Amino acid sequence: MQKIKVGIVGGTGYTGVELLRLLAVHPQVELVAITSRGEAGMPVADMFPSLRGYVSLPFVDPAQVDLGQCDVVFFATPNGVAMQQTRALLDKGVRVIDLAADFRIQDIAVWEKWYGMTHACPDLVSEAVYGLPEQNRAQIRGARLIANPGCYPTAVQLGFMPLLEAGVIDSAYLIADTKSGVSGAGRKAEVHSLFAEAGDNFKAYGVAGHRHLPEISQGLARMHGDAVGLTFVPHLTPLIRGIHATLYARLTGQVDLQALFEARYADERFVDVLPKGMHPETRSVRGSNQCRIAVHQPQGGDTVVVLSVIDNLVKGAAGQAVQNMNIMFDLDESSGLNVVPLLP
Ligand SMILES: NC(=O)C1=CN([C@@H]2O[C@H](COP(=O)(O)OP(=O)(O)OC[C@H]3O[C@@H](n4cnc5c(N)ncnc54)[C@H](OP(=O)(O)O)[C@@H]3O)[C@@H](O)[C@H]2O)C=CC1
Ligand SMILES: CC(=O)N[C@@H](CCC(=O)OP(=O)(O)O)C(=O)O
Repeated sequence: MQKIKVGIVGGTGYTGVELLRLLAVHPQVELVAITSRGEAGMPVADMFPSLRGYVSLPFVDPAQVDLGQCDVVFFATPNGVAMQQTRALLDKGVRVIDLAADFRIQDIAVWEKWYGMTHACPDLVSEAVYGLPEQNRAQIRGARLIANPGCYPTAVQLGFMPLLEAGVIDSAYLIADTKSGVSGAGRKAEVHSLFAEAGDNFKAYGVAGHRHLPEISQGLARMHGDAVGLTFVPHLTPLIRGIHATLYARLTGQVDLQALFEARYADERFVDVLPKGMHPETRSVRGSNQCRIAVHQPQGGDTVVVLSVIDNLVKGAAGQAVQNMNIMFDLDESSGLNVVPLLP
């Protein structure tokens, strides 16, 4: 079988280098172009010595490279970049997976409000498939354009999905209390990401409103079949990788929660429902595409608590993007993703 020719726009960022880590050893992939505006000409492995022996290409200038030679292009770029280039790539028969949010929200006015820019190609948003395989596998298979979910949205949606699909909770009052490692903010220099600011510190942010709120609400509404009421509070923790979501909802009847979750995810390679009573740790998924979930009903009351952990750079970004590529190209869904999490 001919290898899939892959291009990556934004190869110097954290999700870009995570894509490289996974794709460099993917048996059905040939990397053909990795872009950087500032580092064009520099061998990728000079910037990232972890890739020495795995990636021999130099970075290329995104303004100069012909991405039309690729079968699929990943955009690991800030919001607003992919939407400028996607139409031209699709017209050339290139499939696109955007790790940013350009195609995630179907209501363009909502997207423009939260992202503070005018959308360059609203018509393509309705074509884009939201790349949460556990929800949308069939549509991903035929897609030309994938909106890869955000990191918090992945952890939160996978945690609430069995409950909303089964209709066993009060959908008007959902709470997602989430914590992220600092790599979630990307590799760009920012004061709040400095070691002396983020280390030995812990804080909430975006309580009044975070741009992942409309994305999560849209996804949960699809599962429920109607709008949901959600309070979403992100926190920054002194981790490098990892998201821990603690989700709360009110049960509306008697249900065997453990059996419900186990049945919903029985065939999902990348969602692991832990045995009753366990508490997932972020380090149990570090470096892997796994989401680990535990469901609790404290004191047998009517509140359900779901604990959901992912690695923000893998299941929350690059790994899920590779999972989507595998589905789009009819490969084994776990190809290139059979990575055991890293301990300690
Ligand atoms: N970090 C995370 O955990 C997650 C991130 N995401 C999303 O993925 C995307 C990438 O995130 P992340 O890797 O963290 O970001 P980084 O800030 O670490 O990297 C951004 C990359 O984009 C490139 N870039 C910036 N502007 C442009 C441009 N105008 N044209 C072409 N390339 C550009 C940069 O390369 P250079 O300057 O060298 O050209 C760099 O490689 C973002 O949209 C982010 O929201 C999604 C889920 C999780
Ligand atoms: C810790 C941290 O700063 N996290 C980022 C979200 C991660 C991200 O990159 O957002 P997308 O998934 O939408 O691409 C934030 O809160 O803005």
